[in-house]
Amino acid sequence: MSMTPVADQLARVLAATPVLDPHEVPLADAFGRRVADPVHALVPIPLWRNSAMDGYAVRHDDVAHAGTDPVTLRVVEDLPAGSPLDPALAPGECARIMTGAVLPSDADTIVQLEHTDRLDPLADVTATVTILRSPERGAHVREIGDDMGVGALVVDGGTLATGAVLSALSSAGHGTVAVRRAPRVSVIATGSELVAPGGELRRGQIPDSNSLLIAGLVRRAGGEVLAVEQVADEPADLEAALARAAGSDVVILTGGVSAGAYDPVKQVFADSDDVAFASVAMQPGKPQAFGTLPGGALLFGLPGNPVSAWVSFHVFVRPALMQLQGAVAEEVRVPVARARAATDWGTPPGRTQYLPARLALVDGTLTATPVAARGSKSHLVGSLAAANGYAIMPAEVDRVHVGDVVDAVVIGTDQSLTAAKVEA
Ligand SMILES: Nc1nc2c(c(=O)[nH]1)N[C@H]1C(S)=C(S)[C@@H](COP(=O)(O)OP(=O)(O)OC[C@H]3O[C@@H](n4cnc5c(N)ncnc54)[C@H](O)[C@@H]3O)O[C@H]1N2
Ligand code: MOO
Repeated sequence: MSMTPVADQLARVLAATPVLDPHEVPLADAFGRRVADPVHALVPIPLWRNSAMDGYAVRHDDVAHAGTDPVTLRVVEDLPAGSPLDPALAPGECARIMTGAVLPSDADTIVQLEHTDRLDPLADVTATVTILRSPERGAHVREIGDDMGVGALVVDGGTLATGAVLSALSSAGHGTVAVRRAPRVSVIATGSELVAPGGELRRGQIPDSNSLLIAGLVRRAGGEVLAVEQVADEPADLEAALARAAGSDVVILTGGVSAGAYDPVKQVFADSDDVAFASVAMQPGKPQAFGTLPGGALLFGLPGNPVSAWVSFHVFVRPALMQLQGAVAEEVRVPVARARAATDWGTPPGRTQYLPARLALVDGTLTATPVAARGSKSHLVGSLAAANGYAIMPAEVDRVHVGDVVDAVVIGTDQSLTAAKVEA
């Protein structure tokens, strides 16, 4: 049987993956969601012509020579931030003003209080102030729309609503925003050998690690984990678990997709027109099932080997979760970086290798070290904890040598890697 190229399998997944409908939520409830559509400013930023300093709002003509010839002005008003007042200023008059307060229409310049004889910021306003330095005309004045005018694009559709994004939207006059909800995901680990973590293990049994693995990866990708279940290698048990997963946008199975006599995923979906099994030209992660369930949920059947499940999640499931959320294209298909191999390693013949790796900056260059000392094997789950990315080796390469430049994908936002040199 010929193997399916990774790109073809991913294209199949993304072609079947919709974008979830948007809904309007208060900004405070939008954190972590994707903004559905481009959002434009309803008001300018800044909204008012306001002061950048605590000090005095003056007419520049009055203070143009204050540096050599200090000038005393009458203080006719006191303007804290939020004050609605617009006092008229005649020549020789000024207003005390705090940072953020709107400038009087007659003022064009701010003198910070350090450049006056009224140095005590907590003192009551006085009848006069002496200006000791001559500021430039317009000093410390924040003009309306300095940052953005009405109608300017604040954020594009697909943007992740971070604190900075929500603060920009609020400043641009919005109280709500249309976002796409978190995809609802059910995780079902198949395998009669599985025991809940920490449970007693008789001969042949192993702790279920995939449930935690996949649930954690789903959450990190912005998904909401509805349920996590372990089921034995019994088709009827899997059918029942699938029925309980109704209402999910995505159902992720692990195990039971290869050639084994007891592989329940194979058995349940053998005659399905909506779920297809593929042998993908990758290592690990060769056996894959993908399709849709009767309710419309996407179904991923990932191989049970933990490293295979981890790789399969990053290569196929994460892009789908990103697309459901309406993420921008670069987040659906993550950018590939270039890294230098920090050591030699072997790669399998005929399949693209996805090697869990520790990516690090060494003298400004991104380097990749396999996390498993024994090389790439799909059961090496312990060392997976150290991976912050993976290296991708084309099928035709059979050995990587220290110093070779390889493709690498950084997982998440590892701040320690952001200064990487671009490799040739
Ligand atoms: N005759 C063949 N055998 C296998 C083939 C093949 O082509 N022909 N492919 C191999 C490859 S490649 C992979 S990958 C695995 C995939 O197997 P399954 O998806 O059917 O997974 P299982 O057989 O159920 O389990 C594989 C392995 O992973 C362990 N496992 C399963 N679930 C969990 C879990 N929740 N937590 C921790 N560990 C888990 C399981 O005990 C097995 O060791 O098939 C190869 N075989
Ligand atoms: O394709 Mo499997 O995932 O190599 O072990």
